[in-house]
Amino acid sequence: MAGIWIFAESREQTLELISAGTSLARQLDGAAVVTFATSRQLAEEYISCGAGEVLVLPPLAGGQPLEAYVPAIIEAVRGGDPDIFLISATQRGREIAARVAAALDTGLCSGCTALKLDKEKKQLIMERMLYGGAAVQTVVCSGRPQMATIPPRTFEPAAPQEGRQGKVTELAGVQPSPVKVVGRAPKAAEAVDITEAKVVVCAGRGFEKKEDLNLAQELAQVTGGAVGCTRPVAEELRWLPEDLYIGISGKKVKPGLYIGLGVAGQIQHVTGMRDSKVVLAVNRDENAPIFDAADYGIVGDLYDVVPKLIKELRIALNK
Ligand SMILES: Cc1cc2nc3c(=O)[nH]c(=O)nc-3n(C[C@H](O)[C@H](O)[C@H](O)COP(=O)(O)OP(=O)(O)OC[C@H]3O[C@@H](n4cnc5c(N)ncnc54)[C@H](O)[C@@H]3O)c2cc1C
Repeated sequence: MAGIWIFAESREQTLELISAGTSLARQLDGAAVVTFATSRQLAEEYISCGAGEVLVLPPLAGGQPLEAYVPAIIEAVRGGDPDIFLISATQRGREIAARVAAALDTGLCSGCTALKLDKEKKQLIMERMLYGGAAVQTVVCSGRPQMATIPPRTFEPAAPQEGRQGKVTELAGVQPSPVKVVGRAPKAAEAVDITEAKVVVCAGRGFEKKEDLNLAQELAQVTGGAVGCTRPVAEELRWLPEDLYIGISGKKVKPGLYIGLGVAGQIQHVTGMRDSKVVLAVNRDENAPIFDAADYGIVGDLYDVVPKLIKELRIALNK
């Protein structure tokens, strides 16, 4: 079977990896893209979006964790002998990838943000960031399959195409895992999910006190966005929940518009927002590194600039 294989926790992440996989497959003279799915309905969707074959995993019995699929995945991979196996770098995806790579005695490059190909050698050239995003490491894998975990939202999701056909194969039952999930409770919803927001207003340490964050909230409300922050605002000052900080060790955001207010723009922060479509920064220091990452910059005191920005936006947006 060979080709490029994909496993991800969710539909959205699977579609992102299908997008990466089909791009690699084109360079490998149309190699097969094989995806795992957890239902026949998803299988049909993955085929319409570019998968050539979908392996449908059986439903897990109640209380079984996702990791219970590991033996079935290993068996399928041994049988199919893929050249490349991409797994979404979610918490459980990373764990599954590590277990599969260990069982297959192959290499795994975790947290890849770019994939290239040496066509002749069928060698995957993987890139990932190091030292808080200050350096890029290039990794190749001498074993097969060449395995990588890819952070969510690294690639755009694949879109459906008319008239695509593919093969659906149902995999046999899954052996029960010795690990049982005894309960699931949603994390207390302290904050909105900034990774989904179209506009992110990011508060940095340029704010003098917690109450002043109302300015960021107001700007977010006018622009229909959500408030995020830098790490010190969440971890040191504790003005906002840790769910809201952006950067290498926080959330990675990719909004249409990112507005940084009093944000220095250190590499550890920029790593989490550099893929935003448009970046606007307000900082009173004209040499602040955030301006290197910005499309638009306003050098000024945020306490002067932001109220004016809100006023003008209210007029322009009729709000
Ligand atoms: C291993 C490691 C991981 C890290 N991970 C992250 C991470 O994931 N995310 C993250 O954010 N950071 C992270 N950091 C911290 C990071 O290096 C920076 O220290 C942090 O991003 C700085 O936050 P800041 O820009 O809010 O604050 P500061 O560095 O204090 O910058 C404040 C900025 O506001 C400007 N300013 C001050 N007053 C005003 C005003 N009135 N009007 C306009 N501008 C004003 C200043 O000129 C300055 O540029 C990490 C650090 C390490 C070592």
